Amino acid sequence: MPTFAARLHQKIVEHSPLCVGIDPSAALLKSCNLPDTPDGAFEFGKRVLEAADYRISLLKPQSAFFERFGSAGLKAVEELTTLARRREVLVLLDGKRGDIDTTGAAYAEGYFSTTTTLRVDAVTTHVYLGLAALDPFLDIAVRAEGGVFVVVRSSNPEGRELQTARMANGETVAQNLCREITLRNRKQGEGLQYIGAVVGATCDDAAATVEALPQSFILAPGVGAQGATIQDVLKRMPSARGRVLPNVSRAILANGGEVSDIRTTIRSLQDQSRELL
Ligand SMILES: O=c1ccn([C@@H]2O[C@H](COP(=O)(O)O)[C@@H](O)[C@H]2O)c(=O)[nH]1
Repeated sequence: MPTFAARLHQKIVEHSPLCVGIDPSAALLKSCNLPDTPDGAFEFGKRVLEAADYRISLLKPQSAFFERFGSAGLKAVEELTTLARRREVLVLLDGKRGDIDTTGAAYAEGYFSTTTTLRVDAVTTHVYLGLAALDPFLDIAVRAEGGVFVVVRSSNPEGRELQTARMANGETVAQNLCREITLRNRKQGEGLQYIGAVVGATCDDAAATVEALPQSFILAPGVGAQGATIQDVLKRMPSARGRVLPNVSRAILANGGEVSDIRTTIRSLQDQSRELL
């Protein structure tokens, strides 16, 4: 199998860099006339995939909106993931995992082992327990040709204070993460590698952050419901052309929740996001 970076690069060129988020909250399902059940959550994801004719570079189901139903919700996200991957759509599960080394490895097996029922292409992680604690997770992901997106600068305003706090060596936490991520990516070779980063489209300090991550894909949430635009991504992350993926979740319903409405919205967002190539 080609590496995650190679697969994602090819999809971006083919379909645009737009990452489509699947966040089936009760409110969102209601606005699509779907039941607030695991089946409703699956049907919503399927509707979005069909509206896009499966022509998207990355699908990002938010695990929390499936997990809220318990085991039936997990089954629903598994079925959605299987459907998407069968149709060659790459899946990034937004689970923001992160724990001590042994537990991190167990999480990674759940997404990247050959026997798991929830095999995905990439997962989001956080590093509050330290990036080094994430290494076993990273090793399992790279061996399986999977990707990992580490939260570096989140799109929510509450994240700023913690992520820009100074460490003993004078670096901010975010700068330290960029350096450590780049060290690990460089070990894999030249060019884009498997450790990506989450940098919010809302962050006014995004330019320097993405410059310090030259070998990472950048997932940029915050477009739409959180107030940023795809033009903001272009303005705030000029050095990330060709490797930044704006994410839109709630706002894919901006024109309504029927298949034809979602199709119109996704096509328009994909057109706009091609400016980022
Ligand atoms: O910094 C972050 C990291 C992740 N997210 C997730 O992305 C989507 C955004 O949803 P919108 O409806 O497009 O606002 C959601 O699943 C978040 O958990 C983020 O927003 N910011």
